[in-house]
Amino acid sequence: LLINKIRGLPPGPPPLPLMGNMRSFDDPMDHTLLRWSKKYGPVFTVWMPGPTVVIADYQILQDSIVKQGDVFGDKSNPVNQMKMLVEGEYGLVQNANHMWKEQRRFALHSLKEIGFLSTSLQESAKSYAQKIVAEWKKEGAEGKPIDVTQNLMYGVANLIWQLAFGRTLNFGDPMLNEVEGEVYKFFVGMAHPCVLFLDVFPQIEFLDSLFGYPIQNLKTAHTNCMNIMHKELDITAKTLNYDEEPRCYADSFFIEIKRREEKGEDTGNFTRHQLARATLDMWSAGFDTTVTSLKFAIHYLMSYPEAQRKMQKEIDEKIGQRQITMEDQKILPYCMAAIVEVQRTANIAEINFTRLTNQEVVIGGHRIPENTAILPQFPSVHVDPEIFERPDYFCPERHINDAGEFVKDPRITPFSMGKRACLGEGLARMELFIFLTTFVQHCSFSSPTLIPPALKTIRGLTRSPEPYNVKVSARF
Ligand code: HEM
Repeated sequence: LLINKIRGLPPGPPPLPLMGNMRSFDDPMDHTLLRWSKKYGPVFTVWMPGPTVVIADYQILQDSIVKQGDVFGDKSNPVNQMKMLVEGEYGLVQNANHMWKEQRRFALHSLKEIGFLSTSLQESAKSYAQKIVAEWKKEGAEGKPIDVTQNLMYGVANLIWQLAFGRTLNFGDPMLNEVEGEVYKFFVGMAHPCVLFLDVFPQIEFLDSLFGYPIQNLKTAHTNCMNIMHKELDITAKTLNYDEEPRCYADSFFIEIKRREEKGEDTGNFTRHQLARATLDMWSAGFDTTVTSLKFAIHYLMSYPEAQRKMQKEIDEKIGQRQITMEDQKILPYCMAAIVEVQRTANIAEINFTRLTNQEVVIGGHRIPENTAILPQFPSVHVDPEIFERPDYFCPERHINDAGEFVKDPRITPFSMGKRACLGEGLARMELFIFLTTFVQHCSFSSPTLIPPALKTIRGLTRSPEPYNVKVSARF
């Protein structure tokens, strides 16, 4: 196509003026992008509405995003939009390119120090798993079908709170619902057409009232979220002892600010505002993703009873009724396989975040200019029938070898790859393992109807299952 050729970009579907290819996504985005990759090649250009080079091939992703990681560390952010809606490019997910390295290095170091797998977080995960199971046993007594969402949300929310602020809340603390509500409003608001075009046509802001104030509403939701974060940071700061080990991310950050001040160093990006945004990002990136993955998992358990029985058999034989710990991953290969298969089949991120090249680079034989938006589209690899036979079919056995061992498939990368891969992977893996194994250890999940309901999905911040009910029966 001429326009791509002139820009020195790989071919791709023909874009429309202004809209680019945005109206051409006619099935889930991971599937559309896979279809285009088969037609135009594994490296192709999509206009969304600006040109973006998509990589939808496992090997090329490895050769570029992983092996040449430094070229792909920057994010391609909607700068105008962020300035207007969220006071600029702060936080951990879409931080400004000049600050990501420092902030990411600090976050990685600090999360390691707090210990994603620290006994305290793991102990909390175990006790929340027990608490959730106890709630379900009550709610679902006498075979009453229940919606599992609310209790999953409390468990996941509490763990993020502990990681960010070092505080445990009451299981159903109303503040958790408040944060969830505000963040949800924010993400729903982001899909408003006015907001989508804000980056290209900032003047749209002046027409806000004509469209029912979508921009103002977003700003309010963001301010409300930030106010909650600041209130929590005040509480953390009051009980922080600078001479002790940090209890949480906020502690580490406050300690770093003090260290810089004492040494007379520039505090630079280590500001209270940046900290509040980073804690908000832990929620935005870590809450919905984990809850949604767990909701998919329980839908699969209900729909594939044989897989559920195999998980239970493995747990009954190797663990019995004692509490499951992360150490047990080694002796539960079928459960490990089931969790990987949940993440592959659910594919909650239909489309990944875009990066920005910081120099000219060759990707899959195409010479790509500096400052080009790049989409490391690993989700399309997960649904490629040339790699995974009948990709929509949930089949943990794909990941088990003849000796009954779990075999990790490097082509499954739900936490992405390279320098901007998920920062919360350790916590997320811990939650998925402890929660799911504890759930099937204690309960059996079955369909309220003879034929399990079809898995229909809705698109929000992530792809998630439509609300569904499930029968939960206690195993002991
Ligand atoms: C099952 C759960 C989760 C999944 C599937 C998931 C997946 C992802 C993906 C695909 C990305 C984008 C990577 C890219 O841009 O290429 C990401 C980024 C991120 N995730 Fe997660 N995530 C999960 C849970 C969490 C949790 C629990 C936290 C933290 C508490 C978290 C924090 C982050 C952060 C801060 C980023 C931005 C990293 C950066 O841009 O440098 N995530 N995650």
